[in-house]
Amino acid sequence: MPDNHLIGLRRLGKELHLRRVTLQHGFRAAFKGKPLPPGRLRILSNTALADQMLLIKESERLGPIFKVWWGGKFTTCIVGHEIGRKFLNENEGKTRAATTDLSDLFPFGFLRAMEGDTHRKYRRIFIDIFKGLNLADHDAFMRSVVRKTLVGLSRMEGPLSAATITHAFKKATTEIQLRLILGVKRDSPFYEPLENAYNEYAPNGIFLVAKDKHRAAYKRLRTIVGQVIEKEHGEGKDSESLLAIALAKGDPDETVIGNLIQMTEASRYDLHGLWFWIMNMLSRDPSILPRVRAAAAGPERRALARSMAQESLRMEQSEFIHRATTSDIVFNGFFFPKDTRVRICVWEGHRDANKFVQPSTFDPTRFLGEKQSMDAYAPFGMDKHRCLGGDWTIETSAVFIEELAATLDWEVVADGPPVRGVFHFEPSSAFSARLKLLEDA
Ligand code: HEM
Repeated sequence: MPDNHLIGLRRLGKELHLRRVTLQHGFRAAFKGKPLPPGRLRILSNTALADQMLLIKESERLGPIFKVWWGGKFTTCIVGHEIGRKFLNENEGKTRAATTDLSDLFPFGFLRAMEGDTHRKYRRIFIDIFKGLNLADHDAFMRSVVRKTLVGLSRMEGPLSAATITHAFKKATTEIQLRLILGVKRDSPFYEPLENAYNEYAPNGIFLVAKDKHRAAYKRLRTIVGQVIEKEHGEGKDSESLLAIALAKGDPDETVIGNLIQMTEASRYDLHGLWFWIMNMLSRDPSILPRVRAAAAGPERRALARSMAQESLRMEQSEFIHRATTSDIVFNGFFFPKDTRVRICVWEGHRDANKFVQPSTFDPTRFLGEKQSMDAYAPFGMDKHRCLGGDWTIETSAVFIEELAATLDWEVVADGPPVRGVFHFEPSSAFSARLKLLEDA
């Protein structure tokens, strides 16, 4: 059968499925006596999906709660942090985090997906472990990794592509996270095997569904981490890392070790993506990096660099919080059917002109004054699943920004509009820049 007939048939199949879902939930809503949120379920074209403003436009047309067909699922969108938080708090027992299920890799899976008492127990354990690590003690180490990376990039020939830059950033965040989470230094014999095993486990960010190949790669990772525990953490050889702290507190179970392994992957990926966004955004306003250079080294410069990391996260990278409904819910007069998706639209909330003056302008100074309330700013989540690595993200990114300012000048050769990646919008893959090492770097 010709390809376009097959595509046509598949599309028809999807349309019919969509109509069935619409009717089915429509009947249930009528039975409950509450309407479904407004909005039409339809397959969104690639052009529609490429529009970063799509859900803002829908919320302007339909109100803060509306439905869409998103990622093959009936999805209720909520735009606005206050109402999003209200939804999460009021419906805690009726939703669960919609994220990758890793429970057949290690018991209970990733903290982010846990619920109830299990989540409370492990979250407490991890809060305690995180408290034991003072990031300031690792400032010089992080700085040296970033500097090495930037100097290496500046020595490469010609304009550098987005792929080259992000590859180097990922190597840097891998080195930092392997050291700070698992206690594995660059000169350890386990470093390369671990890096390779991570690249097999999740070459392009965490997978959506665990398959046999992921289970096999996880087993390899777990074996190496077992050797690391035996050879590098024995007899107090390791200095600080989350794993060393967990070991010092007692005998960490498989869930704790599995979570540390997973956290290393998730965070090296998220951080390197954020750093590329930061570089991309700083490229748009040449007045910003000179401000970092001019600030007095120490607390003043760090405060400025932190504000740039925070503003970058307001503008990009943090996009949504996903939940799946585990019961029927009525919220703000609308019916949210069981087994559907809810998307708290974080990116859209961060573009709210009532909360941020000129919300589409990159302006780090908005983070230099009072602390932003969670009703306005929530890149790290807004409920019991709030990110444990929020400060970690801001601090490592501030080091990255300070080092960018101290090391490089660059000229953008090509750029384009942001593109929708697997997890969120990314800077254009056409981005390329000519990097120059500063004379006094
Ligand atoms: C760009 C950087 C990052 C962003 C935007 C980010 C964002 C988030 C968000 C939005 C959540 C909440 C998810 C939900 O409510 O469903 C979360 C949870 C989490 N994050 Fe991050 N994160 C980042 C980096 C990190 C880092 C560096 C670490 C660790 C070193 C980390 C560890 C965690 C953990 C353990 C959770 C689960 C907490 C729980 O469920 O109790 N994250 N993150």
